Amino acid sequence: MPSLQDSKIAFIGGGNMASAIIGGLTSKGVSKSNIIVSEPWEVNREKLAATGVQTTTVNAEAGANADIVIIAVKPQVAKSVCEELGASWGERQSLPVVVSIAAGITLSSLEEWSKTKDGRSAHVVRVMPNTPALVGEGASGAFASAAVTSEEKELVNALLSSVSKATEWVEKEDLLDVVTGLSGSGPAYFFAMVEHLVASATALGLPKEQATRLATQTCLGAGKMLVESSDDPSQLRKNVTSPNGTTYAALQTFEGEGFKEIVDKAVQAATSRAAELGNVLAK
Ligand SMILES: NC(=O)C1=CN([C@@H]2O[C@H](COP(=O)(O)OP(=O)(O)OC[C@H]3O[C@@H](n4cnc5c(N)ncnc54)[C@H](OP(=O)(O)O)[C@@H]3O)[C@@H](O)[C@H]2O)C=CC1
Ligand SMILES: O=C(O)[C@@H]1CCC=N1
Repeated sequence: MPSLQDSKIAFIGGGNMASAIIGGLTSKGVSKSNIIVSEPWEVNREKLAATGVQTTTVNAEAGANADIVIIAVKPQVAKSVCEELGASWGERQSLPVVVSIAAGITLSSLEEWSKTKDGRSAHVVRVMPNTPALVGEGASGAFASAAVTSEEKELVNALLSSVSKATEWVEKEDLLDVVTGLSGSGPAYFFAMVEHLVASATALGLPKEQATRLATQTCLGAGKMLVESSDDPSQLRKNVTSPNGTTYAALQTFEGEGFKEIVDKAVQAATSRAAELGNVLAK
């Protein structure tokens, strides 16, 4: 099994998430000549080609010599691309490790769809990364099928660790749907929060540019404290909250409007949608 630096890595689909992972990998010194992306949309393909990675429109070509094949298409397209790849691997003696980032799509579907004509299944790892991978600050969950060897798992772990600060191997495949509802979709929750904060402060008279800089830095600063402080989030919250002060007034408003219930419902909705995608699109 080659090391990550020596591995040939193919991305099937070159959209938002693939671009984020590729950006993270190349900034960590993975050679661009070892990365190939298959992407039908010319605009995306040209953007990727401009970064120095190889591109193609033919999935089978991308997957032909790869050690790792990353399925980075929408869940609805996963079946057709896996079937295309499996059909093209008839001549290959050893199959690549397949890493799927498609939300919800189960290992059993992925294994079945990517079977070669002579009935061999690729070893598949399901991963749920997130877009902060682009800046080397990703959070990823992963679950490997029973067939995946410890060397293959190490290789995937090295790939994820190069773009993620937190890589969590979950104990049961279903938990990846929860990871999706937490950290896969999570960056959007924080972006939405910043959008709302900026809109609120702007409505109260602060210029939008100043509000954006203050809200953005507050998000980054709070995130850094969460990572670096030995205190847990509730203690960090208490440290900001003076008795009957301004923060207390805001947090009381959140609580009165059902903040906890809203977060619960949102994470549940994302988790259920991931499971639903897996069921609806199952083999
Ligand atoms: N975005 C995120 O934050 C995260 C996404 N994911 C998962 O990653 C996957 C990709 O999501 P995302 O990057 O956002 O989606 P995008 O739509 O940005 O990227 C998917 C790309 O795949 C291309 N594509 C479509 N059909 C094929 C095909 N047959 N062969 C090769 N490429 C094809 C699309 O081209 P075209 O536009 O022309 O159709 C598109 O450029 C999804 O399954 C999602 O669940 C996981 C974690 C986080
Ligand atoms: O919204 C989605 O379905 C994908 C999966 C996690 C983040 N984006």
